Amino acid sequence: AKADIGVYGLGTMGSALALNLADNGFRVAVTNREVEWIAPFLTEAGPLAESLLPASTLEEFVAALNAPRTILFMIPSGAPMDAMIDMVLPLLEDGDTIIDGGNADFNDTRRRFARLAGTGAHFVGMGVSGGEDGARHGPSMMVGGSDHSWQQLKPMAEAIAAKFEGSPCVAHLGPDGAGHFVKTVHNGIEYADMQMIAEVYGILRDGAGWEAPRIGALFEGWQAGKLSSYLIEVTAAALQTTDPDTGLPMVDVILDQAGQKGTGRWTVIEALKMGQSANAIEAAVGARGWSSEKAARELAQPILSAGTLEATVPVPEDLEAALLAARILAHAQGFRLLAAASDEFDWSLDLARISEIWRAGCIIRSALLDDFAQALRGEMPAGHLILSPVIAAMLADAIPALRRVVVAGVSLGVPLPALSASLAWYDTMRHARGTANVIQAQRDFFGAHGFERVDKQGKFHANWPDLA
Ligand SMILES: O=C(O)[C@H](O)[C@@H](O)[C@H](O)[C@H](O)COP(=O)(O)O
Repeated sequence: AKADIGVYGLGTMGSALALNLADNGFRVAVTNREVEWIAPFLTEAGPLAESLLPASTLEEFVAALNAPRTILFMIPSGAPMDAMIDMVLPLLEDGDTIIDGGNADFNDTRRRFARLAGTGAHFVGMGVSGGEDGARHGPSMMVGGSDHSWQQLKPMAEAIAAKFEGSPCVAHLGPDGAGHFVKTVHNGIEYADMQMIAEVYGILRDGAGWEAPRIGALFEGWQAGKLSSYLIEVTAAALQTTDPDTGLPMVDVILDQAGQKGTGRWTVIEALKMGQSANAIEAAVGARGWSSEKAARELAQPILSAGTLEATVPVPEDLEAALLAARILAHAQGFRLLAAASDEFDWSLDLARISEIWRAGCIIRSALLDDFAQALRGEMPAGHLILSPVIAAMLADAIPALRRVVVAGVSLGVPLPALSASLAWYDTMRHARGTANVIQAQRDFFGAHGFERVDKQGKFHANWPDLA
């Protein structure tokens, strides 16, 4: 019998998804650029190998599939995907669908979707979140493509997806790049969340002198509360892990230089293009950049005076509430971006549905996402999640703690770029009368850029004094 779906690319995510599909009763054709990867993969598959149809050429791979064909590519994003489309397109027939399941730039996905439009074949951009374990046992998936492709893909995607109270964490979110854009913003929020957790760790390590295992135990305790989430869970476990070589806490032997593959950066770039600022996410991307300057920081430490002030380290309850407030604000910025992009690209994104499919399987899965889903279906003044009654009330409870933590961090000289950025956004939104009037005055003063007045319609210039 032919295969229900093909998986091209047997790297970490591709091989895990292929096994997940086979586990759910689908026949899966598999192939890889380096064909020598196929045999070890089949061995590793054990009894599931019965549902796997190995192919050593692209032609053989395509021919092994039931029509209309569904082909999932799990390959590096960018040029390799364009090269792959060039090779596979001539082998496809009307109604066939090719899916890019990598972390692609949604601009590329929109271009590829348009390229295949009218060829009879369909292109899908699908964001897959959850890492290797998620891919193997239930990821969260964000699909962008045609209704035709979704109908073809839906039964398989829903079967392998993570489930939240029985509901599959996968949805068809819109056409062309909608799926990959939503995944990119997911990653932007992931960056902010990871950074904020690291900042709380920094306050306890550098402010209170706590050892990693003690901080890990505290975080583990937070799993019982509103911060319950995958990222708190993995951080608590990581902080309590010992390095077998040295006997030291594992995190104490890890170099403090964070890598990044681009999705966080893309989130920030797209936000700025749309005149938005997701500053909590920007701060997280920026902090990864700063972390790469290890040598400069080592030089700077003895040179730059601390200039710290008297302050007490916040109590654990305040740190928990502060992280909750900042997490809400970072997510709210992410949903703001999704709403802006939905308008910009005419995607009609269902923000509540997005929050729902992020409740399980993905890296940012947390107890809060169910609250957000309900709030996003309810009253949301100005389309702002933070103004929905439930979320505004949660913030009202937690913001004082965030203030105390930011004040303490600033006083103690502990860097809190993401926690403080989120608070700055909150305070900016709270001011009906902001300070951009002075920006407008400066712009008009030095560049005659003009301004609007609070009391009359139209564009105006002022007769600024001559400084000469
Ligand atoms: O949702 C996920 O499963 C992860 O986000 C996944 O996509 C990957 O781990 C990121 O690409 C890491 O991104 P950085 O390497 O940029 O941290």
